[in-house]
Amino acid sequence: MTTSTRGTKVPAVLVLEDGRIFRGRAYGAVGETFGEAVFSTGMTGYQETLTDPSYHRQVVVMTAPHVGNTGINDEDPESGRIWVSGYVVRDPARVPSNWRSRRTLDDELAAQGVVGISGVDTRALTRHLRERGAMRVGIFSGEAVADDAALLAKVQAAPQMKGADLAAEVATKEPYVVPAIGEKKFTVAAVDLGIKGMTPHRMAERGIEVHVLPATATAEDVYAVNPDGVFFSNGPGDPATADGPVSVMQAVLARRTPLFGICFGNQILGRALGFGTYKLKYGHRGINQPVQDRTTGKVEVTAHNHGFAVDAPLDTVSDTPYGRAEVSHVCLNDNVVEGLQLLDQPAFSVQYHPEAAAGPHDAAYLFDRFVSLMEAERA
Ligand SMILES: NC(=O)CC[C@H](N)C(=O)O
Repeated sequence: MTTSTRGTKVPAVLVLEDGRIFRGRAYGAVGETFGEAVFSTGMTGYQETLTDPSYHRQVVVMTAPHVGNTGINDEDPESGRIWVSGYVVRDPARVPSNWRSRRTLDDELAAQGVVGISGVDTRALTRHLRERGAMRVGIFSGEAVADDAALLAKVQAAPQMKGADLAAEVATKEPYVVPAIGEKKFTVAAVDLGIKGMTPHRMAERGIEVHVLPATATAEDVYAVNPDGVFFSNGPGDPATADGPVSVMQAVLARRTPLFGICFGNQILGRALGFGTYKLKYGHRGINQPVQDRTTGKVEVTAHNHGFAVDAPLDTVSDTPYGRAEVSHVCLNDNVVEGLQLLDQPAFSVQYHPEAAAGPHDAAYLFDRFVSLMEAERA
């Protein structure tokens, strides 16, 4: 039996690894938790955020001041559970209101054992993270509260995000198939590094039968499903650790099979081509990030969740072992690489989320681009 902290006054404290402290009230489960403190600027879509496996080991600070207004429904989750390791809000909804709502966000966090804190000045916290960069954090409530120095020592002993190899912790252990909706046109092998439910769905809507494979899938596993195309998903952790998926992708590139990657998948394509990856100061998280598709010049408003990025030259075509490659998409806020494409074979990827269930849907055309690559290959 879980209890809601809604309306109660259990004190909670948020401790950043640089010693900055915010005090508030327990929200969701009471206890302690650790992770990397990051902020998300989405005004809506908190269910999709909470259940995105890429948020594993991250404590998400919501910049929207009122969270929980539409409660929790059974349709919007991106996976079978909440993955954020902690949740920080300013004012939780006192009474959720939506025709689909089944329970409160507070109760859902508590039921899933996710420790959160409310009543925090999330503007001040976000400005701090923008100044100093994403960093480790702990949230403590109930019996976990101790003197500040002891809590800080615990935060400083928690694992870092840099160097974290997390995909296998969140990905499916067993392969499964998402059937095409309507007539089946293509088969895609999707390497699950933390895939969101909407991604195979967006493919299924386009007549693709998606074979979702575990993060540890080998090139033989990928080709065993006789794919028309191969997909590498989003996922948590530092792409510098993803040597296994990088070598599987290199095998796919060597066979020139149509290839598409999203987010972690983009970072893996970057590495497969010989580019580096690096940790951003505070990352991109939210559903209002402007990206330019340099192949068309069009600007799209997009959903992001990434703390790392590919280090590739923006204005020159690069020679790689798999032919020429270029940066296809760039973030207009900070010129971070948001997409890569090969010029001599059918492979591309984006750093952001065309599947974005909470919207915006400007980037949905990328799934059509993947379909066109598979059609061209077949013709
Ligand atoms: N959503 C993702 O796939 C994130 C990729 C990677 N873990 C990052 O933080 O950059």
